[in-house]
Amino acid sequence: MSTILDKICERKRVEVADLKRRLSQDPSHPIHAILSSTRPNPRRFEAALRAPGLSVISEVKRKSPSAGSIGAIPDPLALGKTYQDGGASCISCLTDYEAFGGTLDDLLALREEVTIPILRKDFTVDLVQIAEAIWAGSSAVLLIVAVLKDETAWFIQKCEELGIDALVEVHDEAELRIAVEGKARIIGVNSRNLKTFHTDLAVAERLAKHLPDGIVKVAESGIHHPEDARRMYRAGYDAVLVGESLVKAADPGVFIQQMRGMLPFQPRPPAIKICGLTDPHTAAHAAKAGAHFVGIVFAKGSKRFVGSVDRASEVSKAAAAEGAEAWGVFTEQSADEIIDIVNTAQLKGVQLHGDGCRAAFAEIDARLPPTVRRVYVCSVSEDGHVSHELPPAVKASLQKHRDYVLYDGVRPGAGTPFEWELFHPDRELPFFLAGGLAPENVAEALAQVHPTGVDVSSGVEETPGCGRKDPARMVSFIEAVRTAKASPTAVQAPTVCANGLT
Ligand SMILES: O=C(O)c1ccccc1N[C@@H]1O[C@H](COP(=O)(O)O)[C@@H](O)[C@H]1O
Repeated sequence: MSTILDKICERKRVEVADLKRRLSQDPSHPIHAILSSTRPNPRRFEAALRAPGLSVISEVKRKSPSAGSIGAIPDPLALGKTYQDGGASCISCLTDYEAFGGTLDDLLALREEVTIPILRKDFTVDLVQIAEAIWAGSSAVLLIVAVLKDETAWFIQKCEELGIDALVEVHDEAELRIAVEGKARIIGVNSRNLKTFHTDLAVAERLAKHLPDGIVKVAESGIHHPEDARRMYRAGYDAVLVGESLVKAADPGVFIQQMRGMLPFQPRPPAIKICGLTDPHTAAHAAKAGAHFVGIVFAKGSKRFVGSVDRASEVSKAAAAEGAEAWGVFTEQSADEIIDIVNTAQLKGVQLHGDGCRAAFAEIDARLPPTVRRVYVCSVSEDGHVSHELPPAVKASLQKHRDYVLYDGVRPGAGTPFEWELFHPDRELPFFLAGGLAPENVAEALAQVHPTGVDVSSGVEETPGCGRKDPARMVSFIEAVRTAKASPTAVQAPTVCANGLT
């Protein structure tokens, strides 16, 4: 039975025959000269992907067989410029009309003003398409091993001779071998199976281990959230190729920078914070188990007081090494002290408890680096009544893609829950629920409150309030959150899809 890929390739061969017929009637067309000469490859596409950090190939795509309609894109150049200004390394331009709604005119329009390298994304089945891509101004073409099979090496060689980069796409180990043996310099692992359209980032993770050093590694498909892009970076990829999510993003620039790790983003809900970590080993354990955030307490009277800024730096470093962010939990420190601690200990967030810190919010906010999360604590009495509400000026300053409100009991760190049923949080901002959470009750809390994140301290200690975290309870808590039933009314964490948020 023929697959969608087979059908697309059959159609491509018809389109190619038509192109060749048109070219035969136009002997002075520059494509003839391109085909009959060789030129050095400037390797602009490859160089852009080799830049330090994660590169982003941003795609201009109107529709796809798997996603259906994605976006009208009336002005592909405007979108291309938005990508470029937002920090994209390269642009991928679909030129297949039937299945993806793209045309060569899109590429020609992009070439007018976009200066970053452009990939012509199409189903290459013939050399003439590569020559056409060069003529249209692209720096790279896509070669899909599932399409070209044993001819892949020949096409790679031809790209070398014609002077254009080739992104050689694979989906499994056998295709990867063909690409490597064919001397591909840039390999894209497509996490989407082009025959079934099933997408799984685990494919890219698995194949990353077999990608030889020196080859540029690109992860393609299935990047819906900055978290996915960071996952690919951790797996060893130099670049991600992102289409649908970027076309749909209200602010593609924010999304690109979040994927590149230049702007903070919020994890998929429910986010997990474990608070009161005082040693690097336990912080690393919490992060490895899946905590997104760890809290370092700077309240001198607390059993979880970290003791010194040096110690806080060690905890923060250990958490970061395992992919978690460390926040400072402050009660009465001045803005000067907080800024100093944040910079020294490389903290990624400040959690402002206590009247002194909350009153200084405006000054702290003005002086903190823009990448540091502001977490404003609202207190809730045992009957679920919000006793310290979010001041309107604070609400106006908090940024949805970066900051949180945190609802906690009136005695922070006491391990006492409040009445969740009677509690009415402000749902316009992403918020954490804290206060007496534990592995045993967190699923219930999630079901009743639907927070963006949960925060625990006493509930994962050897005995509540002792100040020493129990590694097994931390793991149980994270498991309980992950396996809690998703509720249709749950507050969605702002993702990056509408002004960087939804
Ligand atoms: O944990 C503390 O000692 C502490 C001290 C000062 C401010 C905040 C503190 N902890 C916060 O308490 C909640 C959760 O605590 P629990 O699970 O109810 O024990 C959390 O927000 C911590 O940040």
